[in-house]
Amino acid sequence: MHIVTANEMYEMDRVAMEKGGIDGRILMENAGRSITESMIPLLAKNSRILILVGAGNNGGDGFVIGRTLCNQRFHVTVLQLVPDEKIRGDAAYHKQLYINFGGKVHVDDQGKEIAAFLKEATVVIDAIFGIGIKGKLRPPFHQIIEAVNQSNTVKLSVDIPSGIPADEGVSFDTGVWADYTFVIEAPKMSAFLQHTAKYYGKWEVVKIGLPLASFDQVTARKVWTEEQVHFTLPKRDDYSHKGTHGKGLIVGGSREMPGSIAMTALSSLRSGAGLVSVGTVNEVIPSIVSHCAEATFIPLDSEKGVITGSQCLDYSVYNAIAIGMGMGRSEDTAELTRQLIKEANCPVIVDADGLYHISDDLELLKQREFPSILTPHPGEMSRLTGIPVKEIISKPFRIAEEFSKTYQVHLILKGPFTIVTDPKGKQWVNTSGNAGLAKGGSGDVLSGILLSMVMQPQLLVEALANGCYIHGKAADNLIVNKHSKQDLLATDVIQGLASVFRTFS
Ligand SMILES: NC(=O)C1=CN([C@@H]2O[C@H](COP(=O)(O)OP(=O)(O)OC[C@H]3O[C@@H](n4cnc5c(N)ncnc54)[C@H](O)[C@@H]3O)[C@@H](O)[C@H]2O)[C@@H](O)CC1
Ligand SMILES: Nc1ncnc2c1ncn2[C@@H]1O[C@H](COP(=O)(O)OP(=O)(O)O)[C@@H](O)[C@H]1O
Ligand SMILES: [K+]
Repeated sequence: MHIVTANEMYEMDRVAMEKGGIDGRILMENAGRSITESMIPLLAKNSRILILVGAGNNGGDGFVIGRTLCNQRFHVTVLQLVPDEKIRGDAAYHKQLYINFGGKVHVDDQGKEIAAFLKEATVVIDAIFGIGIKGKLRPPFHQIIEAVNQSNTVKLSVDIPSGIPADEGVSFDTGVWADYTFVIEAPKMSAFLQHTAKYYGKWEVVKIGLPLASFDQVTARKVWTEEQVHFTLPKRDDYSHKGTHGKGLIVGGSREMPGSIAMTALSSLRSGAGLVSVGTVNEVIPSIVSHCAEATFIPLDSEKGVITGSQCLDYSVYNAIAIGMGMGRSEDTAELTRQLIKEANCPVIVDADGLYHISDDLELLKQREFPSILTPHPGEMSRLTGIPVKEIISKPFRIAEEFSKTYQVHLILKGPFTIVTDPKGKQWVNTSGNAGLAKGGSGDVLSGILLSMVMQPQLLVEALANGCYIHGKAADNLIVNKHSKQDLLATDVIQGLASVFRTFS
């Protein structure tokens, strides 16, 4: 499933119309009819449906929905929120069809009657603005949207909740808090931004007949779906041996933070790694063994419970390495991180304190011949880039793309919608996971899963996207009947991996 910006969506419409020869009025008909079909299960025969129509093509979709619902004997009122002369082109054509079929249009371009109409309605179909909204809301739209939000109605938005921009990095006044959004052809970026996604309510994609093959030319951004996990996650070969599934090294841990590296080791083993070695300070090894008897250990030189400077480690025997979890932020651990990044001739995952250390030495990443995988949350991304957290949250796609291309890394920008970006800037968004993961330790578990995934026979980006999916899905399964978002712990997520792997094996 592709994710589009407004311009990419307009480009798709252009391709469909100019190259495909399909008329815009047909696309609007398809949009309105498909949306109506998807909406009908949410409507009752006695629903009092108010369709709010704005000036653009989103309003045009509203007229098609109005005609289609009237034709099926639903009780529909259309309230046009702009003067007649503003309804033009394809929207005007469909307004006329709606009228020809016996529909009535009420005009309220001052927002004076909206309250009275809302009072009579049980369902609002929001066709005020689509992806064409620009700048601050002109009066009286702020007040109209607020009135809709305060009304005691079910709110169904067409394509996008009105007022919400399609793109990242765009500020907005207010938007319709939709219960459901019927997204036309492809979800817009704002459905995956934490400050705008909540306006969508539940959403689904409706198809209107755009040429699907053209999406790949228009956008390099996709949702990583469960179907793709089914398709790409390697099945375990009946004749495999431990070497087949990779030998991973995990470097990190300290006297004060022995737990994180234990979780990384255990989650890696629970995700299918053949062998896992842990390079850490001697004194924390017994505590890790108590959680994870299957791991082997490389005691590293340490001082006051922290790993000291460069170590004689033979990186060549590993298929992948993860560094940084619970390692601490001393100059010594910084030196070890730099050394490992320079010398390791296999994929390296850098997390937590490892990210802290390399933020001043990012140029090192460009020199690596083997993949570098960085797994920052927005705070860590802010340190890596010098960009404030607020800006990272507001436009994560662009910032992740620029960073990955500049430093030639695979970036996993974590959050409610984790974005995996490859060095060419292609992106995949993971939508599994829930706020039960918003706890210390969740990232350590993810690193372990990723370490294991990277060593299995699948493309690197697939391994990373699958790892993010599995991590989130384990948490989702766990809150269905065993845990809640409140009590879920990172160690529970490791236990929950079984439920996910069993589904896919
Ligand atoms: N071929 C197409 O282009 C299709 C488009 N479709 C629909 O068309 C929508 C996009 O249509 P448009 O490009 O006309 O955009 P909109 O429907 O979002 O309308 C934009 C109009 O809203 C008004 N407006 C914009 N910003 C405003 C502000 N800040 N305050 C007050 N008024 C403002 C302006 O009059 C502007 O022309 C999509 O979201 C989708 O619903 C569908 O009909 C399918 C086919
Ligand atoms: N609200 C949320 N919804 C879904 N996933 C979340 C949410 N909050 C956190 N996560 C996931 O949990 C993990 C947290 O990682 P991180 O912040 O590095 O944790 P820590 O460093 O404490 O182990 C990431 O994979 C992130 O995507
Ligand atoms: K809308």
